Amino acid sequence: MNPVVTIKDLDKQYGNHKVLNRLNLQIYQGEIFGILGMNGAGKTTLLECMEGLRDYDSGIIEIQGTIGIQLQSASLPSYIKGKEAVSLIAGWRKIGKDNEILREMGICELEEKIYHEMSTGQKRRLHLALALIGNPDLIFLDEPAAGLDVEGQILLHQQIRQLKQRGKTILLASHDMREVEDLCDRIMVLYQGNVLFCGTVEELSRKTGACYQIQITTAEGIKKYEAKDIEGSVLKILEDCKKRQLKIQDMQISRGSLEQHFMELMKGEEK
Ligand SMILES: Nc1ncnc2c1ncn2[C@@H]1O[C@H](COP(=O)(O)OP(=O)(O)OP(=O)(O)O)[C@@H](O)[C@H]1O
Repeated sequence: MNPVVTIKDLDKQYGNHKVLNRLNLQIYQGEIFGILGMNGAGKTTLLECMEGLRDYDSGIIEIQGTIGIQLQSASLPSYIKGKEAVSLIAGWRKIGKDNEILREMGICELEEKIYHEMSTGQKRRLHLALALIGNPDLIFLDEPAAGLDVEGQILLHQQIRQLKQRGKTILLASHDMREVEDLCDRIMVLYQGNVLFCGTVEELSRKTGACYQIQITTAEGIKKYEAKDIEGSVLKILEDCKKRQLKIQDMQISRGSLEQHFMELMKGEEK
């Protein structure tokens, strides 16, 4: 797999406050990569260093291909129309006009709409459309679904998945664990400027030693078990139910949520 982003020994401090500490990272083409961390962990600083918006003290950041950045809400003039925002960003990026992007994103109705009259969801979708002007290879999204209703989130997540299917690489910083768990192929957890973890959610669950949660529903009610392995534990539960002549109506096995694994990882650090 080709790395689209390679970061070596990245250091950044504000005054005496070290925010990124010899950070190393590789992000590969076509993956949705999530950056997680508590408030102040250094996520925005890292994103801005990668986007070229912030200087860093030492280290190397190599990016292959073109990038698209989702702007923050406050960054557009309040009386700009959707189509004017597209022309503005297309102009900055020196690619002429990109009249198609609002149609492709299914938001033609925003062409004539004034920015400050748009709903939060419409603004978010406009920002995603603006990030896609010029067909970039790597797309930076910072809290993309913040403030969206359920329908808006589902739509946005579908669009993010479609971008992945088109071979785009997506870098997403979010506090929404469900969003990160649903969308991301790999995640990185930042803690005080250090990479505490980098890998899949499954790998994180193994690192934190999470147990499987097995939930059985019978006519008697719901019973929950915790188990280190699936096969042996499920067999035992089935035998037990058979002995007690209980008919199983439903069985669910999970290894806990990303939120649980994240909190477990943080607990380990704060001890
Ligand atoms: N321009 C700045 N000058 C001085 N300190 C800064 C500056 N920007 C950020 N910081 C500090 O650097 C640390 C990391 O900030 P950063 O915004 O990168 O964290 P974050 O993980 O994105 O946080 P959040 O989840 O709250 O957005 C924080 O302690 C913050 O106060």
